[in-house]
Amino acid sequence: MWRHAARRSSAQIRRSGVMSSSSSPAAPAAAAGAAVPGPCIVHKRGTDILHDPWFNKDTAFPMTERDRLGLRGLLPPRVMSFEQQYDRFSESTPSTSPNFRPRDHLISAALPNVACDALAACCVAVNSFRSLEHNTRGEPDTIVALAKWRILNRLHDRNETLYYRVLIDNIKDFAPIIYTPTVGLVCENYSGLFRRPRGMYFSAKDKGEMMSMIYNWPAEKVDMIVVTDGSRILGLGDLGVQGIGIPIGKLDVYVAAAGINPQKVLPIMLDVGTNNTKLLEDKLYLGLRQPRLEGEEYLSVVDEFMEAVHARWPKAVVQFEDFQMKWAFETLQRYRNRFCMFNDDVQGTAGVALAGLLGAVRAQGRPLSDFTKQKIVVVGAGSAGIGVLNMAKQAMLRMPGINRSGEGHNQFWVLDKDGLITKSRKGLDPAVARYARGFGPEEVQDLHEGASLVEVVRKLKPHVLLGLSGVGGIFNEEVLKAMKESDSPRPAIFAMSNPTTKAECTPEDVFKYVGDNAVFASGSPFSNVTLGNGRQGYANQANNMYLFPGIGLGALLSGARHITDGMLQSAAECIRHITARVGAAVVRAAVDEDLAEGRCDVDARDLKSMTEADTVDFVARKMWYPIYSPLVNDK
Ligand SMILES: NC(=O)c1ccc[n+]([C@@H]2O[C@H](COP(=O)([O-])OP(=O)(O)OC[C@H]3O[C@@H](n4cnc5c(N)ncnc54)[C@H](O)[C@@H]3O)[C@@H](O)[C@H]2O)c1
Ligand SMILES: O=C(O)C[C@H](O)C(=O)O
Ligand SMILES: [Mg+2]
Repeated sequence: MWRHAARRSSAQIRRSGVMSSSSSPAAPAAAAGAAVPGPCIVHKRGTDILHDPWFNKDTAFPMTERDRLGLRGLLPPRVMSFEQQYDRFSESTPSTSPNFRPRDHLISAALPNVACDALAACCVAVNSFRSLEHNTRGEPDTIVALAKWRILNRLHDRNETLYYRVLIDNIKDFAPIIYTPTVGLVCENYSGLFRRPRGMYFSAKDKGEMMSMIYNWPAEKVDMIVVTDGSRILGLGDLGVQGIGIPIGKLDVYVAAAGINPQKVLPIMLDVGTNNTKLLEDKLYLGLRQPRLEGEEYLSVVDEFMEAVHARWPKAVVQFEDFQMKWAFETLQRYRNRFCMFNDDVQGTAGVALAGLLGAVRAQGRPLSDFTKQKIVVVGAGSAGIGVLNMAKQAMLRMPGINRSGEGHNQFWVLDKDGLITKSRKGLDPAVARYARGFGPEEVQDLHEGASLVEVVRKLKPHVLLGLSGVGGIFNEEVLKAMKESDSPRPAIFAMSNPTTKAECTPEDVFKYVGDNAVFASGSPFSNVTLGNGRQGYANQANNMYLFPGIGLGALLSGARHITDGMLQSAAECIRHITARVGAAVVRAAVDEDLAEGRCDVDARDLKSMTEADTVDFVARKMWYPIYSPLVNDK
């Protein structure tokens, strides 16, 4: 499902492989719009090329390029093929003895969250994944995962083409490394792991400078930006500047799954301080050592940043990621009609969860219209939980037989850290208050303000239990046994919190306590469970990574002025695990809403005249695929 539906023609690839000479070694080079006349496509020479991860082909530079780009003598003489390099990365035999455990004191000091002994395994000198797996046998999973991340990260820093090919071809194995859950561990340890910069950092100290700073980015064109302020990184809380790992991981998924050209993506950290005292006291911490800005001071930093981005790249799509709830909603309201932006935690998550909720209706063998009769318990009333509720409510209101005003139709029971939310709760955020339960005649379940989760599940017998609480293990044995009594023949349990340690339950516990007929999905990946009767209990993954690449791709290729609920809804409803199709659906929605202005060689009229199949084809053709492009012209 991750492989691209189509690959680009060699002519297209050649065109997009044209580089400007302005990129820095640590950052992908800029892409120029058209072929540069003259003997060489790339303007760099010698070691500047070898140190640029976008141009670098390592040992695969052909002799003509070595001659004409001043590379002769700077590389070993043998010219290897891309395939040989690929095999060398993934397959070569162990070069170290299994007992080889070089201690790297520098790194062990830098990783407060990882036990020292186990740390040595991260530092095993390996030249491939196979040898790493061999050398780290028996080590804890987190240590092996971190070691794999380090190998992949080194390749990312050196040779992006090879990195993305390896990633695309092995996405099932590597997504948990570059993305959730390992990226959480990486963020927790980022200041220690930091070697080379990636992306951009705008801090509270940069006020008044951002408009000029944005021009420090070497690429002429940026299409996709993922930005965080580090205030709510997965379920790990405030990680300050170390949260940059999340935008990097999300954009890797954009390149791998949506075929966005890696030269045109930009991960960004907005460092407005941190309230994490442990980090403030950490001598290695790389961010501003000050408490988070609040109120107008905070907003003025984000405003200036958004203006700067828009001034340089007016067509770029900006994805907000892992902002704490109050800022997630505030910034979404503030910018959604001015810029082409969306909040992935609020809006991307909602689409994936809605797909899961509708899937749970289908699993019961009922028609989709029965969605309106499902009793749904949502645990967690934060940015993700409320985003899911809003989209699920909209979907219910579109179902036949439902009063469009939504009056009197509330199939949701929502809990936060203080238990069941009812109308008697004081000081509720208005976004949450919409879902507070009343005590009118429709409330037959005899529940009360602050009722505990197990009490709610026992009395209500819900069809669905959905967790977005960030509290690991909260769906405990008692809660799951109560779900066994659900009114649904296929009780659905969605443990959507990340990373793995924060999942509300495991699939093992679900199939053990709820039964083999349960439907399970989680935010972080788990393995399927053998049920003992020759059957498998499926551990499905419900993560916004199945949706955000398509949302971004569709918004980008349609040239939409902004991203509407209608576009997000159509993305959610056609989730078929094929990003090209999701992207095409967003393009069509943008056209239908008269918001598509087109881009590059495709204008609004062209988009309008495309059939659905044409649109899928168009999106697929625009997807980047990693192969080495020639760096010099044939003649
Ligand atoms: N699977 C996905 O695609 C996906 C997407 C977005 C967020 N998430 C995960 O969802 C979690 C929450 O994200 P968020 O942005 O909504 O966070 P948030 O901080 O905005 O909200 C957390 C909510 O959980 C509630 N909560 C805390 N302790 C609780 C308890 N003991 N019982 C019941 N509720 C409790 C809080 O009161 C709050 O309402 C995180 O772990 C995040 O990684 C997953
Ligand atoms: O990052 C993820 O894996 C999903 C989601 O955006 C989250 O914040 O947990
Ligand atoms: Mg997120």
